[in-house]
Amino acid sequence: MYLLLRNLKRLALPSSCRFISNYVSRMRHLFDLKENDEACRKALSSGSFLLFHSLSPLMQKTENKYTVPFVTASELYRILRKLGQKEKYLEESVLLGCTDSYLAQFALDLGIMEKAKAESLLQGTFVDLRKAFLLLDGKNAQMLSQAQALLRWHNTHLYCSKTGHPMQKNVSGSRRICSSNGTIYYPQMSPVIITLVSDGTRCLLARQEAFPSGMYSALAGFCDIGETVEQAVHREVAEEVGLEVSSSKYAASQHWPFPNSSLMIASHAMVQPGQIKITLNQFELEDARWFGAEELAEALRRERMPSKNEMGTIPFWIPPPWTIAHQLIKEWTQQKQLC
Ligand SMILES: NC(=O)C1=CN([C@@H]2O[C@H](COP(=O)(O)OP(=O)(O)OC[C@H]3O[C@@H](n4cnc5c(N)ncnc54)[C@H](O)[C@@H]3O)[C@@H](O)[C@H]2O)C=CC1
Ligand SMILES: [Mg+2]
Repeated sequence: MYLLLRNLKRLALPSSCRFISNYVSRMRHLFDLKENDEACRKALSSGSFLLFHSLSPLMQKTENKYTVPFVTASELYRILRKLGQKEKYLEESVLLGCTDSYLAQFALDLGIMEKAKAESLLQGTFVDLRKAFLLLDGKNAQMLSQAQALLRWHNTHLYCSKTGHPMQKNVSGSRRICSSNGTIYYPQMSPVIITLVSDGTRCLLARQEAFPSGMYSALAGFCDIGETVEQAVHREVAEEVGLEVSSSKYAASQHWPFPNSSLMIASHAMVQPGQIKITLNQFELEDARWFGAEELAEALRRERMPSKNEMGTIPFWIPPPWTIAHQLIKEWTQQKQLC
């Protein structure tokens, strides 16, 4: 509470501001931690940590389910000592957020330490995020997505691209600064469109070769420099399935950690009347098909990725409920069933 009052004072809230919600005061607290190295250093010593090893998050597996543990600062100090590291290593962490009670949450990569020893001390396993991502629940997936993206950005921006000199991160990890000329770099993400194309009665889902067996999703693609989101939707649909979109409507957005750090911008799109013949771009996609509302309603009812049937094949399934692709499919199906 002391910390909160001190921070609110620093932010000079107007005296007319008698009441501020927990959300607003948390966001002000986080702003202070991002900007103020000393405040963030203090928060490190009482914070909680998501741990990674070479960008693979620490997980504990129980009955086919992954849980993602937060480790307290005191526990982490103990483990760092056992791994032969100084407490100062904690400052390699990046700030993720804070809990309702203002406990700061960080992510730290232990990649320079011995992996097997760290796993044994932490009683968990460092798992490739790509393999575990679709098995996570929404809250854990979102946190790991943010944490891995930030850690990766720092890991790949050690030197200034202008001067070639080393860069230092501020304590929270909200930026890096060139040690030679002071240029500031901020973490970046790529805008990606994801769109559910409909012809009015059915909608189009596709799969890439790299998708897990049987999974189909909405069309997605990176925005080109200079494009609007609407232009990217038109171009990607034309490029990938050879159809022309007549209109698109924004639905929602979601951070996505692959291949680096993407902001998925989701929309519903309609094709020009009568344009239903799919011409597949085989460089990008393995298959694309039109699906009806009933088939999608059945896929939405499945709780997790199905196992092989009697024929030895995995039936059609869609990404899990917390993904933006699932949300688009659910919205479209519900709207069709109401018609
Ligand atoms: N949430 C979901 O259900 C889905 C998410 N996605 C995600 O959407 C993103 C984009 O989808 P794709 O079909 O792969 O994109 P895409 O259709 O634009 O094709 C990928 C190609 O675009 C090029 N490219 C252009 N800008 C790029 C950049 N900034 N980073 C990497 N490659 C770039 C590369 O040549 C790459 O091979 C991926 O990160 C993928 O993980 C894709 C499908 C479903
Ligand atoms: Mg694509």
